[in-house]
Amino acid sequence: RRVPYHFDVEYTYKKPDCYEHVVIGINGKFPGPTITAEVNDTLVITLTNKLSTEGTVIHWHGIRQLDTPWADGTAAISQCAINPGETFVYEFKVDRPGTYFYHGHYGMQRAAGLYGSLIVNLPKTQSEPFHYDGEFNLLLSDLWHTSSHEQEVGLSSAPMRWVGEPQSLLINGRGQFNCSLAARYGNTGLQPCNLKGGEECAPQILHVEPKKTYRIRIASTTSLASLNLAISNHKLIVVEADGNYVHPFAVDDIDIYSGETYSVLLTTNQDPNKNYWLSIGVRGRKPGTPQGLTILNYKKISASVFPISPPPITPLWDDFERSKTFTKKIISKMGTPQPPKTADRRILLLNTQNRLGGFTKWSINNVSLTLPTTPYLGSIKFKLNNTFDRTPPLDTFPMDYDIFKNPVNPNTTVGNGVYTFQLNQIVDVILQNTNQLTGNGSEIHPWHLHGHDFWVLGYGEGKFRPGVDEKSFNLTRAPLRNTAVIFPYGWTALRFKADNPGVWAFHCHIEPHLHLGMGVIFAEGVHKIKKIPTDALTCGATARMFANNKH
Ligand SMILES: O=C1O[C@H]([C@@H](O)CO)C(O)=C1O
Repeated sequence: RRVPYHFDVEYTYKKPDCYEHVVIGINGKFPGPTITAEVNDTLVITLTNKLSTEGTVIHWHGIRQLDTPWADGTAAISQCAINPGETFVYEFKVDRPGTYFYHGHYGMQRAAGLYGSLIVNLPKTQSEPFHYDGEFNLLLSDLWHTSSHEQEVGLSSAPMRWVGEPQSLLINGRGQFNCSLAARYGNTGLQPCNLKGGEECAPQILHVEPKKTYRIRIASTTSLASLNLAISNHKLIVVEADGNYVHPFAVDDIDIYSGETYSVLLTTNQDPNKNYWLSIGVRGRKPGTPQGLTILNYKKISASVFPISPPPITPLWDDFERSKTFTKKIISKMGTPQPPKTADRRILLLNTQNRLGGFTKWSINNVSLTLPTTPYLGSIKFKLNNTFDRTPPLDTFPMDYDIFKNPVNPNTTVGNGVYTFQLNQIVDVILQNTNQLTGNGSEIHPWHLHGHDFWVLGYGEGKFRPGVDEKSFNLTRAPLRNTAVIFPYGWTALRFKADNPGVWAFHCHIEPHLHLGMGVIFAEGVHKIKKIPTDALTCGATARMFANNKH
């Protein structure tokens, strides 16, 4: 099947948290429309940029883009930003079932609200390896009252003006600022919301029947916030992560980092004469944002009946041991392909916050990524000169780097070199966290890889010890994912096969961190790519090449 969608991307006024803001909508909607497809469908998304003064692109997060690397939707990497007024057609196959989403990947357009859900179902003739009677889809995000442009200028200023914590958390684009659905239980410090239900910011209620099982799909496209989601009185059974089945396990709440998706099963086995809270709260950073809330409503009673107790308490933001316990529970479903026993190449990537003149940056092995003006895909494919640094970035960092201290040399450099892999090479990446630039502390970073899933081999404390820590790698039940977190002062080890010709971003999914340079570029087998639509490359040196060749 070919499944067509038309996306008009345009700034629009919305009231996502009851206050009016300008957000990026699609076809007038915020969040954008949910894309639903079946495995092996070809999605044909015709995008028209109706932002009057800026380019745009959309990344299909979690879709590997096999044979269509030009459709990955990363500005300056896989394509040129689509100019105002122009139309670009994304055409790609969705080859695996799962919970995905899409979002802007140019400037800070994700923070501006350019996102939506993407769900790939099994064909009707096949069934999932777990039973459910109905499903819900929750897209989680965070909202600031400053515009993404103001945030961008702040981050790029000397001294940097940090974006701070979001004003609201949104569930399917809905939140409440300055009032709380749970005000009556005390201690929120906020007024009751008094919503009737028809408002743009009224929560989307989950209406359920008793004694049934529901699949709840959850994706986080937050710009910054790490979240914890809980539903009062109900267990959640985790069955899917980032489009891959996992070994099912039951929990009271889940942590979800930006760029991750999950499916959980919920059985409606509680008193059907009551309503229950669904809450999301901030973890990993000192919260300055109230919980996002909605209601799980057993249809027998009205959804406006208040739950008998207050919403679940979000676990302490800095209880990282609790976060690790949850994350380490995620192992692959029995029978999932497992990683090769050894890798052909290993890259150690040191994550540091640094300075460059009066500016603040994030760097990987002391290089802060600044994207070139010609998309890498075109530069490499057509062997163009002087379009980006041809010296590859370093595969490691000085082994005497003390990750528990402020950087001895806080100064960084900018660069846009590429890690190039042999096609089908097995690559290990060790992500190494460090102490921040000033003061004590080490932040969480969720790293997202384009074009591939990776196996998560393990998480460790302190500095990775080559020759020692490999012994702890999980090579038998390693989960496949496209996003993995690094915990404070720790390392995370990933393995993947470089089997997808293209140029792929690998970066922290915290949008301001990416903007400050926290990413690297991977490439493999670009010479094997057959056809790249000219429309993807009509900027920079590829545009000049086309003009000179009188294409
Ligand atoms: O990149 C960041 O900068 C700030 C802080 O470190 C400096 O203001 C913060 O919390 C980040 O995550």
